[in-house]
Amino acid sequence: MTVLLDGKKLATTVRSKLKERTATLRAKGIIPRLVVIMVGDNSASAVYVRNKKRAATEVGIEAVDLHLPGTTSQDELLALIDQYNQDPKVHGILVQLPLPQQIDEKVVTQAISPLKDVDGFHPMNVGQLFMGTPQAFPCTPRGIMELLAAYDIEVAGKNVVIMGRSNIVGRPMAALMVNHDATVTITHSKTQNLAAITRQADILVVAIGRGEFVTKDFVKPGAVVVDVGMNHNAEGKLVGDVKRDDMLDHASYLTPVPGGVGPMTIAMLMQQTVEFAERS
Ligand SMILES: Nc1nc(=O)c2c([nH]1)NC[C@@H]1CN(c3ccc(C(=O)N[C@@H](CCC(=O)O)C(=O)O)cc3)C=[N+]21
Ligand SMILES: [Mg+2]
Repeated sequence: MTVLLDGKKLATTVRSKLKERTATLRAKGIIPRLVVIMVGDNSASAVYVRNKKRAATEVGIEAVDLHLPGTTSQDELLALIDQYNQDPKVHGILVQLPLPQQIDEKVVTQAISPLKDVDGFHPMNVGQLFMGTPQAFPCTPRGIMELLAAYDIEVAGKNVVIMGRSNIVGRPMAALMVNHDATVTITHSKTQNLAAITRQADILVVAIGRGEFVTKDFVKPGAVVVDVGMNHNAEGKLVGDVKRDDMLDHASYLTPVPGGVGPMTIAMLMQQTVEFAERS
């Protein structure tokens, strides 16, 4: 029997705990405040922005949503970021990725104060994470760690294979797993004998952005499978990077899509905003 890791349910628990912390902050006159900046129109991004807004309101975080036109220049965006960097009433700043082509994501990521970097994408925070002294966590990898912990899935000493080397998921996931004493392998599009490597995994984290790519052949029986993918298949249905039906009665645990990793990402974004407000 394969157990589905219920991220939707755990996210609800996380949010209810955060509600108490924001109440304590508010009693001290501190309103946790998160600024979310979206540039241009991206239907996928709009869904995330909406979900974030709803979660923030529920937990007592004030979310300031800024929707800038797709023609916004890099300098305009940087000026806005600087304004919020300096505003003591703002505890978290998130610039929704991807950005339009006239804006350099690297420049923007570095412009956000590391102290307000709720995504954990600033090179300073990435460096601290890799050195084992994290000051901020990338939300998706952190959400995955919380989900595994909630189901008492041990990572120490385990073979963890991560498919994908993105700055948002794969690389920081590897760092977090190493910090928790896992033995980590990162695979990517140039990896040879891919399935032979992924079949070594006790825990397989898949973040490659290819719908239903991971079949039974890639997974050792009894492995834990974490699916970070969000893709639309030919029928327009939301599917992960993992072929779900192949995993049932094959994997020991599986994160569903939707309802697995996604809701945890948002819950961790809220948690980090509260943590930053508590530090202020
Ligand atoms: N600066 C930045 N930080 C991000 O964290 C970031 C980003 N840019 N750009 C886009 C990606 C993607 N992302 C998601 C978060 C939650 C869900 C989510 O809530 N998913 C739900 C609902 C899915 C649905 O209803 O369609 C689920 O999986 O159950 C999805 C995707 C954050 N991202
Ligand atoms: Mg999910």
